[in-house]
Amino acid sequence: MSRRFKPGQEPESRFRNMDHPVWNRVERFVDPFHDTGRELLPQTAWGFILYFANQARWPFIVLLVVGGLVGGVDAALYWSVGWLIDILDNSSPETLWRDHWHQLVGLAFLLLVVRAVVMIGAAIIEQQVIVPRFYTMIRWQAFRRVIQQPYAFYQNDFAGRIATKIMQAGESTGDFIVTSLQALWSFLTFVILAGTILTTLDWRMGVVVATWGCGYVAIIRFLLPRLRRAGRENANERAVLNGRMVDIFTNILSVKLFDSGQREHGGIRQALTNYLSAVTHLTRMITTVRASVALLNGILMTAVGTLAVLSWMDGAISTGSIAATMGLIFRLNQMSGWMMFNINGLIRAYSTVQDATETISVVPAIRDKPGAIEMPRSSGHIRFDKVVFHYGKEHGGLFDGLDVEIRPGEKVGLVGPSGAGKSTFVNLLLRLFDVEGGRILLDGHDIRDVTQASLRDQFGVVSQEPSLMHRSLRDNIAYGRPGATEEQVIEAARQAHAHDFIVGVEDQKRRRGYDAHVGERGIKLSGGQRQRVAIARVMLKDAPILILDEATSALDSDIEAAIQENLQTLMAGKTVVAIAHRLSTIAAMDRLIVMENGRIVETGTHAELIKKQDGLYARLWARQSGGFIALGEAAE
Ligand SMILES: Nc1ncnc2c1ncn2[C@@H]1O[C@H](COP(=O)(O)OP(=O)(O)OP(=O)(O)O)[C@@H](O)[C@H]1O
Repeated sequence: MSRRFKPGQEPESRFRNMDHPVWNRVERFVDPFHDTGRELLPQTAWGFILYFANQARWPFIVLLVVGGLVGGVDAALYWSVGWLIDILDNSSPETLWRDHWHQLVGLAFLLLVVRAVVMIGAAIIEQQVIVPRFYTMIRWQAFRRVIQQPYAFYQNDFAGRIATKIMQAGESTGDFIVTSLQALWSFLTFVILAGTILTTLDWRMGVVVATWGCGYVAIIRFLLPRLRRAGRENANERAVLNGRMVDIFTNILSVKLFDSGQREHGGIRQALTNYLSAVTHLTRMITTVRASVALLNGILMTAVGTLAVLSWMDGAISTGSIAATMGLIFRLNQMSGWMMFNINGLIRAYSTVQDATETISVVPAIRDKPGAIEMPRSSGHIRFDKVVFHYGKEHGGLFDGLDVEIRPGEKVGLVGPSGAGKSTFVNLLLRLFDVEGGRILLDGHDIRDVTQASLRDQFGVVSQEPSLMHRSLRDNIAYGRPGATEEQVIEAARQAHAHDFIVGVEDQKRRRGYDAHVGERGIKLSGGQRQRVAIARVMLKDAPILILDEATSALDSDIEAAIQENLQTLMAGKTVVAIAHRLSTIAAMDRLIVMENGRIVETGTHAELIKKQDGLYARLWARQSGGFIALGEAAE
């Protein structure tokens, strides 16, 4: 797991001080930020549920005991109604208290104390321990696994969908365990006790209850797999619908510019229709189950009622026993209906956990090797050794045995038409994807032999469209160096020519300057401002290798010229890989590598390449400089 997190450090709540001597005592049983450190979470729903239940063993054992007691107390209360009727029948007001005071006190104790303790115990475990802390523990552990997934994982899924899965995993795992231990278990205890009481009154009633039990189990066993499938379909369609909406709202500008409003309606309508079918399928199954239980319970109540009256007519049972029998049976009827609701909830929770594990418990395609070393600060010596990479495709390869060497401190420009493989080159170097053949060496280390975190510590990257986080400008810049001082942040912003505009920024909540928040992905800043903040962040990081992917493309010429000066300072002594379509920005590099369709077609300095009149670079240069820079002037 991440080397920077120290387990057991519970951050302070921003919400309010939650310290309270009594609540704290019961709530401390589960540490919400506990983590086992296991690399991969279980991939089946059962495995996942048991894995987490085991981490909060004690509260669940208490809940198991409490759940059993709830069923026991319930059965005892209904049984005591019959008992009370019988002793009232056989006593006079004068002798009642004298002969039965201890039993009456016992009944009052059951009602007043035992029942209350059991109910309060169940509420505390569920509401104080499971809901807040157990849910949080699962979400925390799930988040830590998901964030380790490589870049490609996020390219293949919706961000909103991934976040939803993490939230649901906590809630559904907790709900599944609580419902099993509380509702299902207390129901089973009640059924067993009620069956035993009725059997002792008349064995035939025991047979009826046992037959009813078989019918109930058969309904569940027959319909359970179907309900489970329907529940899963439902969760999937719901996630797709949610993901589609998040995708639309995330790309709202494209939607506004390209769609008059109707096209997205079509997609959402389709997703809603699919979701509706899934919900309808599920609700039909639920209605079938409820109808079956209603019929079965009708038979149970009629049969047991008839047997009880017949036994009474034979003088085998008392009036009180009839009252207890009917009470228990009516309660059983009521509970079994309520149980269907809970079983439905259990199935839904199970399906949701299963669905969530398919996102959360995926084996990361890129992992640190066991024993991967921490890369020390690099000298910046990069080597691509016969690198093969096709984005997993069998045909239409990109790199097929690419050999490149970049010496420490060398400043290299990557040039080539769109789709040549420049960004892919950089992505492989950063190990956002793993090579499919050959190897990439950094200071002689295969980059797969060092930890990903220590590898990426070596790079400062400014990309074409830097995305900022919806945090303060200070936090965004300091992201380059955790723990940076205010002075260091401001100095970096000055060097990136960002300070002057930052002091004038104010957000909707009236936070100003470095405290102002920048909106999701930095949307409230202009492209050039965003790029300057990203450059400040990299200046602060001060990594030994710089990757500049169209780093100054969004800047106007004045700002660009000013920043170029500071970039020179930043680049001093560092290895630099710069990608630019505007060739003028990289013409001064030590060496240019010209790529086309994943192959290196030319390499040399600007002056050398420009001389090859029929070369790709010379042609690209001529085309660009034709517009605004005279060929001769630039070639100097
Ligand atoms: N995630 C991906 N999955 C599959 N193919 C990809 C992926 N990213 C890029 N490609 C393909 O790889 C090839 C090289 O793309 P790359 O982005 O490296 O080119 P580039 O030279 O950086 O282009 P540009 O100058 O337009 O940014 C292209 O054909 C592209 O379609």
